[in-house]
Amino acid sequence: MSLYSNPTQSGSAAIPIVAPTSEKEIPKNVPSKYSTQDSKARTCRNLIIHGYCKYEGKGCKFNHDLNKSTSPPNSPETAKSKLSVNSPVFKPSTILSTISPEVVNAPPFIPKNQLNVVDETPITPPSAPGSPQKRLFYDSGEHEYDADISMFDPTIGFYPSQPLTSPKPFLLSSGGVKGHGLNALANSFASLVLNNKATPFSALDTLPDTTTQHTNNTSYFTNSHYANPFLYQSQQTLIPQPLQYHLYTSPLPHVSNLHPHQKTIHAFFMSDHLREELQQKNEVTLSSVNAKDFNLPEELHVYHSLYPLDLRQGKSVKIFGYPSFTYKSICNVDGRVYCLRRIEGFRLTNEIAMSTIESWRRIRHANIVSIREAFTTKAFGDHSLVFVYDYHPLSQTLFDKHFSSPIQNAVQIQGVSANIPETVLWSYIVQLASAIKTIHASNLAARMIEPTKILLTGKNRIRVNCCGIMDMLAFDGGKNIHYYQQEDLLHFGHLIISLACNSLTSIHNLPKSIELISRQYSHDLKNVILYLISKPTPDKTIDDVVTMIAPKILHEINSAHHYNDFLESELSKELENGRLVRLLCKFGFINERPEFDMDPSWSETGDRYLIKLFRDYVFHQVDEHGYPVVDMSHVLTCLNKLDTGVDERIMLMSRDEQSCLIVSYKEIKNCIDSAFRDLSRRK
Ligand SMILES: Nc1ncnc2c1ncn2[C@@H]1O[C@H](COP(=O)(O)OP(=O)(O)OP(=O)(O)O)[C@@H](O)[C@H]1O
Repeated sequence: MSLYSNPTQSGSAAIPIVAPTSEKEIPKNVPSKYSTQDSKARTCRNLIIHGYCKYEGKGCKFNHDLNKSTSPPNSPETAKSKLSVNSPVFKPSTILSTISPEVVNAPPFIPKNQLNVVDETPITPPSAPGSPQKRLFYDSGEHEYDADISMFDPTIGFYPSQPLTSPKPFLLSSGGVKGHGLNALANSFASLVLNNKATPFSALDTLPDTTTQHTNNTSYFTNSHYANPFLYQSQQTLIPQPLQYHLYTSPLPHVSNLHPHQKTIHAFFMSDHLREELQQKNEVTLSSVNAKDFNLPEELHVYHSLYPLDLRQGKSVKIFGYPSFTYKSICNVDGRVYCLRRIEGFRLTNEIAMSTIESWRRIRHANIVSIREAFTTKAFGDHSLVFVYDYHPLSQTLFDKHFSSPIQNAVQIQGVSANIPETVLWSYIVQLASAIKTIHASNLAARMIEPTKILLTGKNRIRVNCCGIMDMLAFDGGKNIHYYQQEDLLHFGHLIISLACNSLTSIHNLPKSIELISRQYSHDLKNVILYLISKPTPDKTIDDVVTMIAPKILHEINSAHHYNDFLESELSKELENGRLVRLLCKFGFINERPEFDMDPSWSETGDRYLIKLFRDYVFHQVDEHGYPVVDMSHVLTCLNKLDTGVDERIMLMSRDEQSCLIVSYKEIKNCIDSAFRDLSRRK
């Protein structure tokens, strides 16, 4: 006895198989193919899915008038017409009746936890014929989906609000299978037998979850009307709402083995990661608050739009001896954004102290936050001293980065080692040594080498912050500069120990900390630290440190150059885009200006007609089937050639295809330039 049979009376492209209750009850004259009348009675699925059918009036046999729909898609009548297979040997159980042959071979697609949910679902009797899930598989092969809806775009993802689409491969009787529905069905069952030789059909009673699973799976690919509520529930809990930045980032296309001459679209633009970072920095730079809400002055000297950067409660006076506050603000002289640091309650008694800022202003170093000016103010209702520094958006202090994260706390509590990699430590050492060397060479002292006053402004990129403040707050006319310089070296050493041991308290037990460092890091690193924390002597200088770390400096220079190369190449990509945007703007200005419609000198003949045809050539090409050609590389190639005005000739064709022109890019470029000049001259 064969497990399936070819119903000879059926010439159908796709034969639905639905639970015959018994051999005797097999309907005898059920047409396996919908008659034209049936088709007319059935509402077109394109209408249901998309709200319109592009084949309406062009041969689609289904009903397009919703009001006229005599039997709704799920009505028993409609369902009845689907019960069409004549299979005398097929005795499926009630559960089997809901299983499509494709179900058994369906690829596992569903997340585990969703399967769990499904597993726990009690076996339900088969849903009414024509229920959504069934219709999904048993749909007539006559009914073709639009090509565009059968594509699954992985970049879109599925969110409850989005209509889900239905790809052809999951439909037994989709266009590709049309005419082979029966064979496909038969093959499916054949493979079912092969794969489950020892499994009698009754054993399929134990497969309800497969059935449900599959219906759920395929729900991913069905339209939203037929979506399984289970899926949606778990979708809602599983898939987080997209981040705002998903608008700017896109995954790489699923393409491997590109030919050498092929490029992905990403190759033309700045990397997503860099773009997102810059985007975030811009966003932070432009953020603002209502000054009144934060009890801030509307204007402060030449600065306005104050925005508090330090929202931490409880101001520490440990560093400066006074509470300090940090604000982002905009300067109304140059329109730039600056960082203001206010020292609260400080009354400047010695005017000469202000002159120390001059020496600091002259220092320009990549690892020092530059100071612009300092002034006193009563705008906050007290005597405050304000220092103005360059603003570095999205910066973090070394304290925030390495000593305040929950991971770091957990590490401290559990005593687990989560060391900063040695390369990062060397990078910090080299940058700090470079900053301190410049400061000491200017006969100044940083007096600020501590984790909360070193900013991390990029990946491993640090800058000494708050320079010059202590020189004003504890003004001594530079008498103790050598002492402070020695202190800088000592604090430098302490900072590296804290970072290496992952603990700020490690400097209180130096022998143990050094032992730990010697176990975890190289000998060279330990030697530098030992030198930095050695007893101050007149011979102990930053120059010695620089000599000691010379090989690491070379490495740092190399890394910096590499990164510079990377940034430069990213920049060059956007440079091209800027050039092309200018060209596109010119196009936009010139083409189809309504106000010149009646103006013969601006008519769409001659030069301007050429431009219009070129626009069609670049953007509006269609393939042999009349489908739009959306080829970005064609656009970029054309625009680049146009911009450089190459001699290459192209053939432009009128829209009615009655005339064509052969012109060079150079000629088109001249036309565009002259048209744009004309436009600019017109008043
Ligand atoms: N020049 C700057 N540009 C951009 N952001 C800055 C600048 N200086 C400081 N910040 C930011 O302002 C915030 C507060 O800085 P601050 O120096 O007050 O740190 P803190 O850890 O709060 O120290 P304290 O306890 O002394 O107040 C930090 O998150 C820091 O990233």
